[in-house]
Amino acid sequence: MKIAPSILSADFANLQRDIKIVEDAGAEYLHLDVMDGHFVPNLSFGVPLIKALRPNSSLIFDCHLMVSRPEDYISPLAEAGVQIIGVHYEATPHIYRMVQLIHQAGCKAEVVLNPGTPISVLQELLPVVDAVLIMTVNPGFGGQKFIPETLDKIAQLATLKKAQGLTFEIEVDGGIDEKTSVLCQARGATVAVAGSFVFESQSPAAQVKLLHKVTGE
Ligand SMILES: O=C(CO)[C@@H](O)[C@H](O)COP(=O)(O)O
Repeated sequence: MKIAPSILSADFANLQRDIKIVEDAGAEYLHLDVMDGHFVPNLSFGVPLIKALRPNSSLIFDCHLMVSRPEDYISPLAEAGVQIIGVHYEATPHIYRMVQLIHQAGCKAEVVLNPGTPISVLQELLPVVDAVLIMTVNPGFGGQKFIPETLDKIAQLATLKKAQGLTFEIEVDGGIDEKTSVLCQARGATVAVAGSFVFESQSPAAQVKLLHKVTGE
């Protein structure tokens, strides 16, 4: 699997150092959780911080928007150098338009589903998205326990992807460790986001390498 460390659990006083550690360890993406304190009951960071981090890393910047007005963030994030923008299905009545706006801004479009939202809502979107992010915890906080019922959703999505001959990434996010990553990969997930498992450890580099090892890359 591709590994996407989430800086939500990194040391905010030493972000540049922590990012370099996971980059040198072979991570493919850097996962950036933007929260507005409205769509989710937590605040994290916004575009200025992402813009400041961009020149110091070659990682693919993968931004997960947990905000109520995603349309306000798309152009600024693209201008800040983000390559993948994820918008929650639950955050907007205009998810198809969000995908179009993300593509118009020159980025890859990812649709994100909360644990309680069924895969069926993606039917019309699958041919146009570059990635689907299945939340394996409720969005808003790091360090939560993986919800095992989400495994069936990953398998359902992978079945649709195969049946339709599509190539979008299936990303999983929340409670990912050396065991849950393998369970998700077995159902068809291709990208693993990991926050506390990576950064709240003695060696974030070793944790990235372990996730790669157990998921066969
Ligand atoms: O989107 C989120 C939380 O809403 C995540 O990206 C977290 O940052 C994952 O944290 P862990 O569950 O891996 O600690």
